[in-house]
Amino acid sequence: MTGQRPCIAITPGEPAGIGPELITHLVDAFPAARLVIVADPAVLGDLGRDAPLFDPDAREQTADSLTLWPVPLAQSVQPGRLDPANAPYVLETLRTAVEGCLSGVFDAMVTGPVHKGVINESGQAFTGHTEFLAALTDAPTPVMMLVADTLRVALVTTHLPLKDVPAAITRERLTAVLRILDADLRRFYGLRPPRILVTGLNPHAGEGGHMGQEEIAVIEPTLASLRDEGLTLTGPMPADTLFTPHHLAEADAVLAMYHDQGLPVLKHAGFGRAVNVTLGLPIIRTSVDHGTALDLAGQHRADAGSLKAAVTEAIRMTQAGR
Ligand SMILES: NC(=O)c1ccc[n+]([C@@H]2O[C@H](COP(=O)([O-])OP(=O)(O)OC[C@H]3O[C@@H](n4cnc5c(N)ncnc54)[C@H](O)[C@@H]3O)[C@@H](O)[C@H]2O)c1
Ligand SMILES: N[C@H](C(=O)O)[C@H](O)COP(=O)(O)O
Repeated sequence: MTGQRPCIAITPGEPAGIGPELITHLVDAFPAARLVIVADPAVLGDLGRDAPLFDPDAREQTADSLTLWPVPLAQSVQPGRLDPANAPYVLETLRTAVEGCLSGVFDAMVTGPVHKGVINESGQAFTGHTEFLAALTDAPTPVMMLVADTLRVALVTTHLPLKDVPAAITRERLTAVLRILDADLRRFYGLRPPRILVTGLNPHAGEGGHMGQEEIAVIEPTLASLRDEGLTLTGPMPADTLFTPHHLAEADAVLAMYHDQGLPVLKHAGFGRAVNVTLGLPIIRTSVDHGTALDLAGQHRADAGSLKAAVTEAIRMTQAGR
């Protein structure tokens, strides 16, 4: 921790989405932290005019709980209307926050929702924050984990087409992901040892090889060798019955093989208060559980529950991870 109160960078994300208006809900909400909004003040309404600028050199002295780090937009914004010209701005806010985390100016970063499609339309290949932040920080294996109350769901693969998932589930990848998950659950959640339930890939975890071979060829031998290292793993289990209360009661986290195997369950259970945490990075990063909600942008009706939960979790992680 760089100071008495943790200093948290917040990126509002896509300027035409709900991210900027959600930032207003953070005013006076976290007096025990210093929040630095990395954005063009123009997207923040009154807050953009009123909040003081962040001064990295005077950060220990400032009493302000919320300050701004200005990054200029390319084009003015109309809520709900995507403009690829502003995609470089969105990426620059992320770079600024990452650089600040790496240099020690910030203790953690919290990201608002970006629109992956419009960033790609701008000419920049982009699959998600998870992969982008990993590239910026030279992290070989970022691990996406969403948390809602006591349910924690991590993923072996993140943003890739479903047809590419089986080939991506290799012994090497599964080993790396499970080691990171085990280590970070110890470090940030105090779980010693964390009890992890691992799904199969195929229906009924392959039904003994009659419905797919990945469990027998990849998942079972990987779990066996990691158990020999001391990890507490159960699986591969059929994903449909793994997520039942009596199995979850015996677990600290679930590792699912792909995005839409694990996240629909998590979001059904906790949408609006869940937090997306990236493990395996040299920095602390949390995020909201929702997207840009262009249908709501500019109406000030969007729920800030997940953003507040993401800030709370980032602050907690700065203290747990010391
Ligand atoms: N953390 C992130 O950056 C992140 C997370 C998820 C999705 N996305 C991106 O967001 C874009 C839109 O995705 P989508 O339409 O699938 O999901 P979405 O979460 O934007 O919207 C899904 C539904 O939930 C509602 N909703 C979302 N957030 C809400 C809130 N805070 N309060 C009230 N209602 C809310 C929306 O109005 C919509 O009806 C995509 O480009 C996607 O990749 C980004
Ligand atoms: N997979 C996330 C979700 O469904 O909530 C979302 O796309 C954000 O991912 P990044 O944090 O990688 O942008």
